[in-house]
Amino acid sequence: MNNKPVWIRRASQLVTLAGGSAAPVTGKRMNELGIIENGSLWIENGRIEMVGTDEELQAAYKGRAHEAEVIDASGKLVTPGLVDPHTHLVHAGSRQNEFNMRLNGATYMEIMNNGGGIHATTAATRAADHATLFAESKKRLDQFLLHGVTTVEAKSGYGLTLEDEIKQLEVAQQLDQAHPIDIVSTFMGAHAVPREYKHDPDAFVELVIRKMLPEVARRKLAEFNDVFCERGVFTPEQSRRILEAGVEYGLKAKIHADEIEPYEGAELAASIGAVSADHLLRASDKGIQMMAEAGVIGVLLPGTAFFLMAESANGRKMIDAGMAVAISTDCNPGSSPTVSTPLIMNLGCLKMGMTPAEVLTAATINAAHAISRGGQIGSLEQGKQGDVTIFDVPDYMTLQYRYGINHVHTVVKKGITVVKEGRLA
Ligand SMILES: N=CN[C@@H](CCC(=O)O)C(=O)O
Ligand SMILES: [Zn+2]
Repeated sequence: MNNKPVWIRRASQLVTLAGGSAAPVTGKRMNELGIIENGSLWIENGRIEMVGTDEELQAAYKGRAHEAEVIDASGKLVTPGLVDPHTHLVHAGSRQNEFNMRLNGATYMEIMNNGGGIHATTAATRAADHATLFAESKKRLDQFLLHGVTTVEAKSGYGLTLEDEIKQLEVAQQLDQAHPIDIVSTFMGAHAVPREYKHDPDAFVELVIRKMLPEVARRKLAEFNDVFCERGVFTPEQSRRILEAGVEYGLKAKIHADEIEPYEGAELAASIGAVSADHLLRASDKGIQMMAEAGVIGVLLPGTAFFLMAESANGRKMIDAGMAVAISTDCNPGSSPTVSTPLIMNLGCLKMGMTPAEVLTAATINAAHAISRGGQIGSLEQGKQGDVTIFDVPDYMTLQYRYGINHVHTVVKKGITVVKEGRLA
């Protein structure tokens, strides 16, 4: 455990994202990054103590330089640690066979309706014990860290029995304790109607509401409750019931909305005041407007559209309509088996019409708000957690321009250097 202060010096650009801690950043403000040139940052006891130019910090810490671990960021870009607000991190197995099927013309929903897709991963996850799930998910977390990500949301939803949902959430909790990355847990018992309830989906909805939600809440295993609102999965009416029941138990609402077909998911999110609605590839104009007015964050997942060979959500239109937008990998074994948040930012620019500044805002401060952590992480400001990513590029535009490359050089988590020169420390 390194208790030394960390002093990051001489960054060619230090992107603070300051000023967005109280509420998500919207509209033109998504382009305001609060950049400091020749920037410098002092972290002590896990928190950011001072941010400014190198001259300012030199004057302030002149007598204490010898105490600190000094990181020379000259020629480099310094940003808040990236935040991933939508993942299905904890699961077992892999679905490369389905990728091949989709390349040969099968659709995502056809595969799922034939017992593959989420059902295949559910079978693998049910069969796995805690240790196996922990080991497989830890590998993904290590890779997230190597891509500059310091906080990850993780959903259950591949158990679909009380026992197996709890198992996933327990593993997420164990990973949160064992790994430098912080994990924020979401219960997603309503990820699919399991095969054994195929002929009585309402009975499964009752099970989620009456047995799973109370137990998850009692054991404080999750902070959010999510549902896959999609034709052939859960209807808007079922989704509303599940999300409202979650709120009764103190679990904040999230929703997988309008991913494959328009299904009034964005409208539902706005009407119940969800924290976020995610996917939104097929969200209606009315739904977008309603979300903007209700302050629901749109978590966009351009890697999923890319991997499913579908048209991306219209991030440009959503930002212009005043919606707060965050972005995420959607890391999962079926529709987005990636851990590269930087690649997702690249796709945000290339496929959703977002600017390099907007995608950085979406992957930091707005992503933090999407998991109710806007006051603690997502920007480099005095008092915030010492989570920092250093990229080996001179500025934030180059990070998007040189796409598909992992430019991460250093990651500091709560004031401890956890990635050095692109390797786990
Ligand atoms: N769309 C629903 N759930 C996941 C995919 C899960 C899976 O295919 O295993 C998603 O967000 O893309
Ligand atoms: Zn998802």
